[in-house]
Order: sequence, then C-alpha cells, then structure tokens
Amino acid sequence: MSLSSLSALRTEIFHYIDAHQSDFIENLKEWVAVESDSVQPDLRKEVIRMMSLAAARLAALGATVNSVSLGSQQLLNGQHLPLPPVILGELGKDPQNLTICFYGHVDVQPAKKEDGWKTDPFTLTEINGNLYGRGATDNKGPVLAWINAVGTFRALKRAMPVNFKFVIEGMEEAGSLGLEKLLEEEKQGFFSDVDYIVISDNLWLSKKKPALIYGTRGNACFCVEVEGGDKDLHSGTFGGIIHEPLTDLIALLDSLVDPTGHIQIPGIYDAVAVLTDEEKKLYESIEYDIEEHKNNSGVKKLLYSTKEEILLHLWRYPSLSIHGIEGAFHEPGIKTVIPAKVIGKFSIRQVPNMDLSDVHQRVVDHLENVFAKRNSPNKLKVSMPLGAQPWVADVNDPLYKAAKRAIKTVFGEDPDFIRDGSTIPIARIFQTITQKRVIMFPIGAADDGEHSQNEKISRFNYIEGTKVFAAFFLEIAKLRGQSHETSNPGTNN
Ligand SMILES: C[C@H](N)C(=O)N[C@@H](Cc1c[nH]cn1)C(=O)O
Ligand SMILES: [Zn+2]
Ligand SMILES: [Zn+2]
Repeated sequence: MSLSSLSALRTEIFHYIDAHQSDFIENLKEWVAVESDSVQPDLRKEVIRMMSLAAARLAALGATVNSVSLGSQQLLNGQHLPLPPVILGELGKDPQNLTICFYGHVDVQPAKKEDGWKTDPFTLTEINGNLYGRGATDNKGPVLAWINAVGTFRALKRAMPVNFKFVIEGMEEAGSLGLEKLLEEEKQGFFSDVDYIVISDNLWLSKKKPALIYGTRGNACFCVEVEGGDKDLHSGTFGGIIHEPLTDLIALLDSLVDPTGHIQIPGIYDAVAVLTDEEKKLYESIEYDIEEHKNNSGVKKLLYSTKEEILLHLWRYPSLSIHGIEGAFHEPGIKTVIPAKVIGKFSIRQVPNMDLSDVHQRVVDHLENVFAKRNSPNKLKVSMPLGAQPWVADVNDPLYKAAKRAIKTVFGEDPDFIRDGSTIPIARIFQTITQKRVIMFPIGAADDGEHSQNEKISRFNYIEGTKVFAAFFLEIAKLRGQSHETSNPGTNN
C-alpha cells in the first residue's frame, strides 16, 4: 500500500472510532456491569456469564469462537468449583498475513461500594472524562479496545491487515488456573500459526506519556495457617491461659519484612540477577515524576527518594506484601473473641533469576524457624497456592518497533520503554510453551487504580487506545516478509 493510501486509511479508521465513541463506551458499560470476580467462589457463575458475553462479542465480529472447558478447581476447603471456559477465537486465515494473538482477561478483582468507591463499582460512570468501574482498565477496557479496533476494519469493509487470534480468560486474577495445560495442548494446534502474542494488561508509568513494557515481576503467593482448637473462644474465659493463633500469626507475619521494605527471609536475595551498568543507565534515562506517582498512591511518603531507587525496587528487586488474614474478626465494632484458626496471606513479587521452588522452600524454613521459637502448641501450615514467574522481552524486536511507530502516529510522541512491578501470570508461560514473542502494550494510565477503589480508564485512553491498536495492525502488516523467528524467546528468567 502506498504511503498516501495508508495515511488515508488511517484517517478513515480514526474518524470511525471517534464517531463511535458512545457505542464503545456502551459496550464497556455492559461488561463492567458483570461482577466477574474470580477470587470469591460465590461469584464464579458471574465469571462464567461474563465469558459468554465475551464469546458473543467475538462472534459478532465474525470470529470463530471456541469456548474450551477447563474442568474444575479444588479449593483449600476441599470444595470443587467449575473453572470458567477459556475463549479461543479466530478471525482471518489469509496465508499472506501475519497472525497476532491477543490475550486478555475479563475477570476482575473484588469490589464493594462500601470499600470507599464514590460510584457503584459495577455501573460504569463517567466523571470529568474518566470512566469509573471495576475492570474498566484491568482488563475489560483494553480487551474491548482491541475488539473495537478489529471491528472498525470490519465495519469499514476494509481488508484485515493481519489474521487475528484471541485468548480470553476468566481466571487471571486468581493465577490463570488451568490455562497452562490448555496452552500445552494447543501448542501444535491453535498456536502453531501464531506469529506474535500481544497483551494489554498493564499501565503507563505516567498519566500522559504512553509506554511499552518489556518486563514484569513474578508472584509467589503464600498462605500461612495457624490453628489452635476447633472453636473460637471467649477472651475473658480463656485469654491469658492459651497460646492464641492470631498472636502467633502476627509474629510470623511481622518477621517477614522490616520497616525499610527489606525482606527478612534468609537468602531470599541470593539469586537476584546482578544489575549491569548498561541497565543502570537505562533507568537514569527514564522520564519519571516521583510526586505524580506518590499522588497516585495516596500515601504521604515513599520508601525511597530517588527515581532510580524507586524504579529498581518496583521492577528489578523482589518485594513482599501482606494482603490479609482470613478468620480474624474484621467487622466494625468489638467482638471479644479468640479466633480458633487464622490464615495469613502474603506474596513475594520475584524477579529474574529467582527460582520459585527455592523461594517456596526458604519461606517455609523461615516461618517454621520463627514458629519453633515461640514454643506454641498450635498447628502451623504453610502453602504456596500460586506461583507465577517473571517475564522479560527484547525491546529490539521488530514487534516493539512496530508498536513504537503506532504510538508515535496516534500520540505524537515516542513511548517510554518500561518494566512493570506487577505480574501477568501467563506471560512467561506463553513465551516458553509457544516459543512465540510476546509484547505488552498498555493503554491505561498510571493513575487508573488497578485493584483499588475508584478504578477507571479515561475516555481519552480508551478511545485513543482503540486507535493505537488499529494503527498497530497496519504496522504489523509491514513486518510481513521479515523474519519473525525468535532468537530465543523462552530463556528469560
Ligand atoms: C498486571 C495485571 N493487570 C494484574 O493485575 N495481575 C495480577 C495477577 C496476579 C498475580 N498474583 C495473583 N494474581 C497481579 O499482578 O496482582
Ligand atoms: Zn489484569
Ligand atoms: Zn489485576
């Protein structure tokens, strides 16, 4: 295609997207209205309903849709819960075209209005150009932006510049249960003709400047259970004469990380890849506004004061966070009870070259040591229900260059090349199993509040994000004929 006809096509596409903003927002409203929380078992039926909506939307695009059943999951209490199906979609099979596979998820984190939302989390609400609702940015908005972009080519009856494949799941927030097995099974089938995998499930580093992501941390999630007797007790009748499970648990949790954020588990930093001078320079050159990031968090002070220290500790070093305690009284008011069994939840965001089984073993050894010193008769159980590995890509890949050009076209500036401190559990597995190159192409801004109260995507990011994906398809089409064999996508740590 000549440069002028390419430019005319882009203009036509961008006009269409601008003119259909309301329809695209209505689609997001319909999706946000489904409480597809994959974490809470009693909402699993809503996740399954969400998968049907996503399948219907892909079918409306003209895609072939296969909803693959993944069986069930066994919860810690032994209960079996059906897993939502994974959608494998396909649109276009032109042998002249490259094939890009988009991965996204339509499950969400838990949300309740009383957590401090200013609007109902499951009613998409626009305020001052922001679209508020659970899943608006993580990840329903970006999934729909991609679908809107594909749909625009269809609506304009334009030839598809690439072949599309889709993997849409409903268990990402719970660690992508069952998906790895499906990838193994489909390696020679569905994935055999895929050239690239695209994920849009992260955020930019700033509110305004677009970014491309070339690395994410992994996540090892732990449960530490302390059990006393078989029932809760009156703290007046038994307080002072027993070893209390919650007191044991708090001591265990307190032993994990010091006030400077340093993890206290012996040897946990041993395997962390050494920082090279080249890498250090990369950090120095990244544009990053500490004040803006601090404001996005709502906290008064960060643990570090320089840009380099902050970015290194977000992307390049492990961190340990404590998430909650199951079984502890947490309602308003006072209940003078000694809980019989409590489960602490924490996770370690691990980085290259930390090994998951080594991390697991060190955590178990450390907690058992601390517990032994307490001479408590209570029972201790430590488990790692979820372990996701970090992922790193090569930014010199033509795929990143194509994305960079699309960003320049739509946003008028080059993207930041950044890492992300959070985790896409399946990214590394995708790369290892399929041996295809993966790119992370976010459209959400740094203040979108993933997993937080008042999650949002701005109208601007949602609509310009749709345009940037459409521009990306045209850029990928230009890669035809270039070698897209990967040097070695599966060897990062
Ligand atoms: C980055 C992505 N949008 C996300 O939120 N991922 C989750 C996945 C996860 C990791 N452990 C359990 N779930 C995250 O990083 O928390
Ligand atoms: Zn996500
Ligand atoms: Zn998430």
